[in-house]
Amino acid sequence: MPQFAANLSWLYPHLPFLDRVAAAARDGFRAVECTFPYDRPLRVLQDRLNDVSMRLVLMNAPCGDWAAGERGLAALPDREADFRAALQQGADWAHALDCPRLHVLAGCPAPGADLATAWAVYEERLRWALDATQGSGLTLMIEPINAHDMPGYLLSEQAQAHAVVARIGSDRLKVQMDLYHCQRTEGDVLAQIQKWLPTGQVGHFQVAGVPDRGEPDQGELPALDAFALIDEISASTGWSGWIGCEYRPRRDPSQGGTSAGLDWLRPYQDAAV
Ligand SMILES: O=C(O)C(=O)CO
Repeated sequence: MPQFAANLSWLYPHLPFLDRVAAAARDGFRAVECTFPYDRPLRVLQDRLNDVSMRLVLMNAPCGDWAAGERGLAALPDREADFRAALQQGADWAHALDCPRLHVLAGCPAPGADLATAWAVYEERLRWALDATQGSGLTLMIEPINAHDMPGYLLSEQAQAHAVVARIGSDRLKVQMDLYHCQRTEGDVLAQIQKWLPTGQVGHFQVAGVPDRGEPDQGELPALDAFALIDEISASTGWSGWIGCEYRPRRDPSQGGTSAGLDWLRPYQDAAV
């Protein structure tokens, strides 16, 4: 049965970030993920997770200056020291929070930048990051992101990410397959799952409806079929990762907010009990 994690950076937007852990627990989630927790007190986040026995299954390493448009540093040639510091901070937080997966964002090369250089730098930095986290048990994740939401982001196609993972050849480097980004960029998401999940290179899924990035049960993404396919392939391959709910709830608090939009999740939760 697919296992779902609530993305605390997207769900429960009307609540303060730290209060979203308990809200996810009340909705029956046993795992969460988040993007950038770094401006909250680490100890408080640890306590909030522990209070409700919640697992943190994925987080992002710092990605540079978000407000200035940065979306990761790994492929930016002139940001080596900043990349290393960001990776180290992410790894330290992941360790403290017992989080097994750290997403390392590639970044958006400057307009006109030499993309061959960006790809080479990206792979070199990922190799460095794997060495730097050797022995930590941490799996590093790379995620193709669609160009509508993140124009100029280096990595947009599943095949590109899988080629990087195959070339580097570490079982601690995996693809974060966001079905929303995949459907928006490449379409035919069921065929994409069928193609890539059996490779053993997918470490995590995320989901949202297409194209509005709302609850996954509405829109053009065949989410329920995708979950069934992930379940079927997991049964034959032993894959046992998580599907992160990284979407923008359509209902505001007066309409029940995030919780009221979780009807699609109930059958999976009931089956897991
Ligand atoms: O935008 C996304 O989909 C991400 O997961 C970035 O962290």
